[in-house]
Amino acid sequence: MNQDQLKQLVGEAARDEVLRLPAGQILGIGTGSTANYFIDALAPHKDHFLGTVSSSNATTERLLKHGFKVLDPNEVDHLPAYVDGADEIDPAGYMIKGGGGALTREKIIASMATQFICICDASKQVPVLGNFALPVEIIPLSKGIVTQELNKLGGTVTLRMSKETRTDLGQTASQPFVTDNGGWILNIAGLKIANPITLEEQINQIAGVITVGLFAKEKADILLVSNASGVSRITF
Ligand SMILES: O=C[C@H](O)[C@H](O)[C@H](O)COP(=O)(O)O
Repeated sequence: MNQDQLKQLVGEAARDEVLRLPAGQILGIGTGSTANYFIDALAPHKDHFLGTVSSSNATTERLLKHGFKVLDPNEVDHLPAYVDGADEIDPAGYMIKGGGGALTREKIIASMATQFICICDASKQVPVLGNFALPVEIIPLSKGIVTQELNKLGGTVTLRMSKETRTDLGQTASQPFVTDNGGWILNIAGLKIANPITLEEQINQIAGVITVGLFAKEKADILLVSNASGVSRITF
């Protein structure tokens, strides 16, 4: 089974998991390739839910294409569950997220939910977080000072660049990646995150930081993880 097939498998398992929730509730939906498989699998059953709350423009577009109702988070008090992928997850359910740049809205929607249901293939399970570069969304004008502060953590800090290039200036020049919120992203490579709770709090203190892609306070409650033998369900 290739990685896409494993993502599809776990997306289908997540569909079965959320269909066990009482009907008529609102569901939080994450962002990324694994979340996309979940959305596609859930689409034929969308009427089980009153609506959804989305974590990115890309997810909203996909949900609307399938005919899901997408609600403004400000119209919603509480979600029974939030389903999303991860870039890394450790044995306690702490995660690195934001590989696709959606970390801020993901963390907001996750904070509204009783249960965070993380869905991934087994390649995302790690003993210690940090092999995947930790994303930090920032206010663009704070790039210099936030980079200085993040450098003190011991990793290597780089500005995430867009894959798109500009040709309007008569040259090819890559641009900073811009999030749905107008923020930029600094990636911190080379960290070994022994204490995710402390590091999340520490990075949250830096002026100019919007969100760090370390999900310690908003950790996973349930992990559905796929490998060639099937899907395992782990609770934290
Ligand atoms: O910003 C992106 C999200 O945090 C994704 O949930 C994460 O990057 C995992 O994405 P994928 O399922 O595509 O590996």
